[in-house]
Amino acid sequence: MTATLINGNALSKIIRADVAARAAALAQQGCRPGLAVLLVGDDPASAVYVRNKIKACEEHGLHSSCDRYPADLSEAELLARIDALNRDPAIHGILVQLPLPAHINSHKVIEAIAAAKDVDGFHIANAGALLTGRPSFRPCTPYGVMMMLQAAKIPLSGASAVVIGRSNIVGKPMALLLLEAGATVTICHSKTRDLASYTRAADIVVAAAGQRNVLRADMVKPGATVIDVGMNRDETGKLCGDVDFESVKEVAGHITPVPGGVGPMTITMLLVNTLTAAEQAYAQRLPSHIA
Ligand SMILES: Nc1nc2c(c(=O)[nH]1)N[C@@H](CN(C=O)c1ccc(C(=O)N[C@@H](CCC(=O)O)C(=O)O)cc1)CN2
Repeated sequence: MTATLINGNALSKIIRADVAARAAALAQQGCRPGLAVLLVGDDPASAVYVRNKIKACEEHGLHSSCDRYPADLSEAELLARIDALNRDPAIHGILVQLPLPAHINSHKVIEAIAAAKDVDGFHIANAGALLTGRPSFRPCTPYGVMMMLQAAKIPLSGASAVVIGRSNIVGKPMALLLLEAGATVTICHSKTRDLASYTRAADIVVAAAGQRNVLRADMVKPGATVIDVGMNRDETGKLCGDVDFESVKEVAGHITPVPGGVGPMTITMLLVNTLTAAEQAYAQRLPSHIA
């Protein structure tokens, strides 16, 4: 039996329609949600993601700005720009596209963003809020995964979940969100011995290792839910995830594709977080509510 596909494009469409309606309602009150995106360097994949983020803002009634900088931009210049955006009342969300060039300290840059405008959910205050069970801005990719699991009605409470990957932007927050939903969570990573012994026992596997074919059919429990966060290229240059999709779909109960799975949901949840930031600023009548 072939697994049921969890379609990120279709779910995004539904959520984005709601974002557009909420953004229009807020704009009627004189507050247009605004996102500032900062891109440093010339990584082609980052350029595509940033372009898609700006396009998504335009299509759903959010104001956006995009600063593109050369790879040799100094850390001080980037910090100065963030400082200006923190004080810009038309900007409710600030996003620095990752990865940054090696000479820039990404932790320092993320901590420089005002926590109330950190729509990526990477700031230490937002990461700490998630850790202590009081999430504010949830990181967009894991947040998107949670929405996909919810939409597909996958039971989470009491489920056994394995997250492959321990990055700050996906693996760790993903594990915390699953834990918050009542799953029993194991984080596996490059040093894990006998990965298959963990994945074979899991009801849900989230693959976020950044490595092709990290999950194959013989590593999956029949009927399990498999979420692919990977974004890789095969030898022909075709986009593929971390999961051997063709074989795993014959074993899993539900599966996400690449492309068209988690990727579009990452951008959708960025819109949701930006809108939420604007609504909160407006409700609190912080200076940033001014359109
Ligand atoms: N500041 C951030 N940087 C990065 C993040 C992030 O959430 N915040 N995540 C990733 C990249 N990413 C968002 O920036 C991202 C990756 C993939 C997609 C996407 O829509 N993928 C499409 C395929 C796109 C293509 O053709 O190449 C899909 O899966 O269908 C969106 C966002 C690292 N950096």
